[in-house]
Amino acid sequence: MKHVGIFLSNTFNKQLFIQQLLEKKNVALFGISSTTHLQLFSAYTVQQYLLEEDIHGYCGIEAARVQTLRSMSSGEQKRVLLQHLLSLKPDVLVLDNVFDNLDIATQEALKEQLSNAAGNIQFIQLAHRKKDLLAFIIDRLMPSPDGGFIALNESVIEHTSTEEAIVPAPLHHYNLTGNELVRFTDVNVSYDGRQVLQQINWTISKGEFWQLKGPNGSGKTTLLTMITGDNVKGYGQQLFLFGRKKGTGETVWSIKEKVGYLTPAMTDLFATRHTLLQMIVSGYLDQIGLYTIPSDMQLRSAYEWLQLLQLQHKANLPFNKLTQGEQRMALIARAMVKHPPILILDEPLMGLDDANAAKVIQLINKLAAETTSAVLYVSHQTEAGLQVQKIFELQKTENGSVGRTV
Ligand SMILES: Nc1ncnc2c1ncn2[C@@H]1O[C@H](COP(=O)(O)OP(=O)(O)OP(=O)(O)O)[C@@H](O)[C@H]1O
Repeated sequence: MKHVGIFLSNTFNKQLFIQQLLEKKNVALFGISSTTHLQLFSAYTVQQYLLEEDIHGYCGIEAARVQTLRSMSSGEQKRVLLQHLLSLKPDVLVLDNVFDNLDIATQEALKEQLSNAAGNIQFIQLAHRKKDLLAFIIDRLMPSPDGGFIALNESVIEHTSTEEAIVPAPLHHYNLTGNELVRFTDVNVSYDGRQVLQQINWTISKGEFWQLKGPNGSGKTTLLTMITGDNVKGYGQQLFLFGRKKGTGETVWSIKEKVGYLTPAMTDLFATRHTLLQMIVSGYLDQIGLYTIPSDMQLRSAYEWLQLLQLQHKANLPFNKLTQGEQRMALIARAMVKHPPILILDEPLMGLDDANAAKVIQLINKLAAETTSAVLYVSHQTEAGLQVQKIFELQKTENGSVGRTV
């Protein structure tokens, strides 16, 4: 079997390459012919199956007969899809960022599963992080300047630094008494009679730098939606947000204005004609695009944020023309412009290559150290360079996940 691992930077046009693979164009290098049965495993494939389920009620994956794909956590969705694709026994399975979103235990189980299938199925693995390349794949490539592929050079990582730049000052201050921002006291959550979270006790105070960790399906997203005011399961419980018990007359808006939020899925919301500068300014106005005229002060401040990101020369480019790494940094800045009491970064490194991940880590460390915002970094992955102070870890039990501070 000629397995191939390809390390791609975020500047590479992966969509086009995948399309060519699926259409079996320019694929002789990989030993693929017009009769090859080829399947793709990617975030896009998950979306296709979800769409199928939404339209027809069933997506063809056996596990989704028991629980709908839509109600599974993102990690669970990927796991059952991969299982399903392996069961189809294709000649070639293209794996696009297979380990994004998967916890360590699941990653290990998948590696074993893939390694067991490696005698029967040829894998073409596309990865943005070198550490994700499967050990049993010996042939490792990277794109060459002439449009082909060459052997992977293991040592290249380009790097620019935001260390010297200054974080722009806040334009207004929040009037919050006390030190506590969020407090869960013995909080329980069940879905359809199945307990997901059990007696959660967790306090986030001003200026702290937390990581929220836990295996797939352990309830991280559920906890986040309780902090952002989006989950009705918070009512009637000992959940305190910004000094006020949930369900005592607060508005969702009064919670949301205090939370800066980034999830990689937000990138799609900005696939419009808005420029990078307009996109950053929209963070002041809590809009997805820019439909209100910003003040001069807001514009000046947004420009200072671009200087911090070293993207001032791209201020007037459409947001969707930026590289994935630049888009991610801009989304973090947009979530941060108001210096919210809490900045939530949900899997902020997802899909980024090594060089861009290093830049984003540096930016997050800087924001955590040099602003009064509490930063909540959400991921199962431990990132060596990230200077988190405290970790809240969810562990699954039969009666829902329990949490502890590590
Ligand atoms: N609306 C819902 N209906 C039924 N079950 C749900 C619903 N929302 C979440 N769940 C279940 O609750 C559990 C926790 O899900 P959640 O998305 O909070 O986990 P997670 O830790 O964020 O997972 P991942 O890392 O895979 O994204 C999962 O088992 C999921 O299937």
